Amino acid sequence: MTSPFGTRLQRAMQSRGPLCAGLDPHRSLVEAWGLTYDLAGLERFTMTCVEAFGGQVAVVKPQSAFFEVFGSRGIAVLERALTDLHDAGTLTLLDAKRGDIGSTMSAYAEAFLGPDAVAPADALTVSPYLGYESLRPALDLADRTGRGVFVLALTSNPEGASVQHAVPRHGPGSVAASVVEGATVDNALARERGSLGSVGLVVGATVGTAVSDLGLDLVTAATPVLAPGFGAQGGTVDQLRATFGPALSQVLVSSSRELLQSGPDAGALREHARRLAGELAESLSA
Ligand SMILES: O=c1ccn([C@@H]2O[C@H](COP(=O)(O)O)[C@@H](O)[C@H]2O)c(=O)[nH]1
Repeated sequence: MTSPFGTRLQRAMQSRGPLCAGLDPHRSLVEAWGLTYDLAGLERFTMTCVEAFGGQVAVVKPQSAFFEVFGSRGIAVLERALTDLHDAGTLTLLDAKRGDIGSTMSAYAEAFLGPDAVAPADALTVSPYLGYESLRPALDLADRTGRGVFVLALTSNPEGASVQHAVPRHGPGSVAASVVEGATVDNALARERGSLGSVGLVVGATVGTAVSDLGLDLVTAATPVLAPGFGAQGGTVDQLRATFGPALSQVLVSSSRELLQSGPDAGALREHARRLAGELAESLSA
């Protein structure tokens, strides 16, 4: 039986550093790599990333949108990347931000987190903005299959605050605080065992003082924290340190565009990822 996702992630972060390499085949990047923006270019870009990052970094996060652009043949490229990365011993986090009413969420859960998932990632990003409990089918299935989810809490984009910082009339805290509370309850068992849970949270590297302003206790939540927004969106190491404080050891830093600019040479990409993972490990340690 495979270990829970949270345990596998914690091990991977300890041995390879807290870097999540984003696999985002933007048109501008594909063309900057000297490739044509078509299915062949997508495939070449993706397989170069697999070669560069497979077995090297803790996690690779393909952004589903860039594969969906090319329809079913783009999805086939994504599926191959997920399988090859798994075979190379790297965890995968599919960034598809799924969220729907519970009955539909069950189908999303089967598709991405089930034993026969067509896009078999180790973890999936999910959106709780139909209510945290609407995610229950995904939370339960991930638990059964040893997979994980990352729930959007405080996203890295400036528009997120208008929803996530809001304090509902009936609630004691902000919308984001209720998401953290849900993850805290779901990770209780892992916390008792002293490991990270398999229900992660997404908190952007760009959110400034929001974690403390909103009273979010990420340490008690025992959640892995995915921090996108580093690099291209302006997030820095100093900001990560200030934002996450006592929860720094739980933070997995995501970089897509900034890292991918080192292509198209797989060796140069791998070296950039190796260097960045080392710098992050050093500067995020207490
Ligand atoms: O709050 C969020 C959640 C997800 N993302 C995704 O992460 C990458 C960021 O890419 P960069 O090039 O490093 O800016 C991208 O796939 C986003 O969809 C996010 O940015 N913020």
